[in-house]
Amino acid sequence: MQDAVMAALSTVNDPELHQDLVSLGMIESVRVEAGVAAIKVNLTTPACPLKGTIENDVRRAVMAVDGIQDVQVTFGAQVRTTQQLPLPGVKHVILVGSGKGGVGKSNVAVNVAVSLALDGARVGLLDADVYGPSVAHMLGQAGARITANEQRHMMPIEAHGIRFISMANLTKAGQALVWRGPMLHSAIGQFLKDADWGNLDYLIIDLPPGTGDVQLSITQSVKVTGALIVTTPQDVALIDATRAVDMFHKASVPVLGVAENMSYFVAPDTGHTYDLFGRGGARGLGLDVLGEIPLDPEVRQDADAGVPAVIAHPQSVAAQTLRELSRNVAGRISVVTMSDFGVLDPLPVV
Ligand SMILES: Nc1ncnc2c1ncn2[C@@H]1O[C@H](COP(=O)(O)OP(=O)(O)OP(=O)(O)O)[C@@H](O)[C@H]1O
Repeated sequence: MQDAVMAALSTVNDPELHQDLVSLGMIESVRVEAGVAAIKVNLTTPACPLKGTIENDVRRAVMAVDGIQDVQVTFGAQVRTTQQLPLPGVKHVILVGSGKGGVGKSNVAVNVAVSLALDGARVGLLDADVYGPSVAHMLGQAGARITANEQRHMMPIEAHGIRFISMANLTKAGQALVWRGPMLHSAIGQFLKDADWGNLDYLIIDLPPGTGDVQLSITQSVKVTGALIVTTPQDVALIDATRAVDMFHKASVPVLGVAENMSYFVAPDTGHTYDLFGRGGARGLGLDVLGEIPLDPEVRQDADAGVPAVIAHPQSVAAQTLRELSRNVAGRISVVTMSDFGVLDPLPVV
């Protein structure tokens, strides 16, 4: 019976990876007792965007096996990576970039990071927006100071389930940073390599807007799995976003997709929807749109209060969209990893 169940499972494809669960090594265990099949599926990320679809497909395929009366599906997750990690203990580096400033890139980076952690991933966030670091403030840690451990490695600060490092926690509040390119290069190198990030599934890097020195430094000093582009939908933002996409192509960084921020606004008093900047404009970039986040005053208030929207107002449409966006990003990371480096060995059937 176990063999028949495995045969049925080998007809179920992962909807994003387009290969069957058995050859993808995603079936961790199969047990059949008294007509009940207990199946444990090992997802490629705890933030899997299509968990529900996989569960339904597994249930349907296994219920069709002769003698099976019930199916119990449970999930585990192991973020897959290559043999060679980008940094010791770090499975994936993800960049969040934009062409234009002020489009909400840092806010998206913070909420995506916290959201992945809420789904059970181990997440770090590096605020590489050294000239305008806002991550510390958005995580309610503007006053915290970075310390060093006994090995003199920088210790990231913990907040809302993630670890982060920001220049804001090294400089005095309100102090401007006046550095030349080489100094920036060495600071970014230290944030990446001399910090004790520990074991992370995802290290998210919030880049400064534009296509300058910092972006170049990072893409040259660490292997990046993929980049998320954040833009608002109006033309002036899209023109700059196109430049950012071009920069990532030139640096051989796969672009995972685009987040359209401040996509639309729903008036709280009338419920009327306003397309302030032209909802859907980001589709013109020719990339996959991984989320359309509304402009929501609560998102801004939450950022200023230091509690990301996905925690402060988890039921709001904006927060739900940010959760969905983070899962789409995690799904894309799995796709890039599995398609670049082939399929892992199947896990043994218990
Ligand atoms: N969807 C949204 N709804 C309401 N406010 C938002 C939304 N997204 C971002 N904001 C707010 O807009 C402002 C700019 O956002 P943020 O600092 O994230 O932009 P940015 O692109 O990182 O800017 P820069 O790169 O220039 O530092 C912040 O006050 C932020 O809280």
